[in-house]
Amino acid sequence: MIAKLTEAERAALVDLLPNWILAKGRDAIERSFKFRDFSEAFGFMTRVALLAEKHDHHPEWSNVWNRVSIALTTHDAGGLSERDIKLAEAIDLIA
Ligand SMILES: C[C@H](O)[C@H](O)[C@H]1CNC2=NC(N)=NC(=O)C2=N1
Repeated sequence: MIAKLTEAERAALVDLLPNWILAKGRDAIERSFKFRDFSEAFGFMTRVALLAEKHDHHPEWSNVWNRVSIALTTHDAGGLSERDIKLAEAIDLIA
């Protein structure tokens, strides 16, 4: 079982991950991306997929042509955990 984020860790998220927002109605963080076209969007998704495998942590996401929406939450914890922060930081580096 993975520990959920503490209140202090949660409060630090705004500064730690300024590009991500807390989801409404569930314990997750979200970020949306817009690319020039589908090819760029899917190329990004491919890189994120490889990252996710490396982290053994996987996004909930959707793609519509040049847009990609990502939600991160830890199913094994029933909410946000350190794993979501780590993956979000890694995604930010390749975005
Ligand atoms: C067995 C495997 O390590 C687990 O199922 C991993 C895989 N990827 C995961 N991804 C996410 N988002 N949450 C999890 O709890 C999770 N668990």
